[in-house]
Amino acid sequence: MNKLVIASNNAGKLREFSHMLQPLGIEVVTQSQLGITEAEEPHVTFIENALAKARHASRLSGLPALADDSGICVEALGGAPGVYSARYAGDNPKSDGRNNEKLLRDMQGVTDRRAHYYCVLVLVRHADDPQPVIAEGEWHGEIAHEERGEGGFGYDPMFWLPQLNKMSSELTHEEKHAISHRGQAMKVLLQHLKVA
Ligand SMILES: O=c1nc[nH]c2c1ncn2[C@H]1C[C@H](O)[C@@H](COP(=O)(O)OP(=O)(O)OP(=O)(O)O)O1
Ligand SMILES: [Mg+2]
Repeated sequence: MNKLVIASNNAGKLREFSHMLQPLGIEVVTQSQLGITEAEEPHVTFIENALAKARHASRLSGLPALADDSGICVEALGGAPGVYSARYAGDNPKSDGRNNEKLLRDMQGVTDRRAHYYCVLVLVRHADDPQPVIAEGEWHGEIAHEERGEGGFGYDPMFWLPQLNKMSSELTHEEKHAISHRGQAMKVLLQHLKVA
């Protein structure tokens, strides 16, 4: 497998994937470069949505496809926004800024700030691959009281890492990949594929 399509339209994820995959000599194209539209994400679990995205991109491209379904799960909110992280403040249009504002509002006066990012990666070699490669990662931190930092994407300006005394938006790409939910999942995926 030397070429694959990334089944995502999220610019932040695409940047992280190109950083992670380019050094391995795997040629990647994005689904939008191939004119493939976004798949529906109707499911209540990350894994089902990731499989749907990977199958969709693989079916329409004829290439192996890698999908990522991820989100932030806040303990005090019973795991919300979770699977619905991308559309927490509505999906017309999806907006990281409005999602972050809503999360800050919903966390007003809440003292238990614990949260974790979750990521599942699914790689299908073809659309009906009966043995998709699946890898997960989790990254624990806290929801900050205000936004800060310019790096990363999504909820990173409010994901506080007490051990590092930093927001995830204040990490370099390399620092984030070494510990993030996506970085951990990618490490496991590559072990399965025996390319790293
Ligand atoms: O490292 C991260 N740093 C910050 N935020 C993150 C991260 N990882 C996931 N997230 C947030 C972004 C989005 O609100 C949701 C993913 O939603 P998710 O449906 O998987 O992605 P998406 O709709 O943005 O793009 P796509 O489905 O085309 O891959 O979790
Ligand atoms: Mg999505």
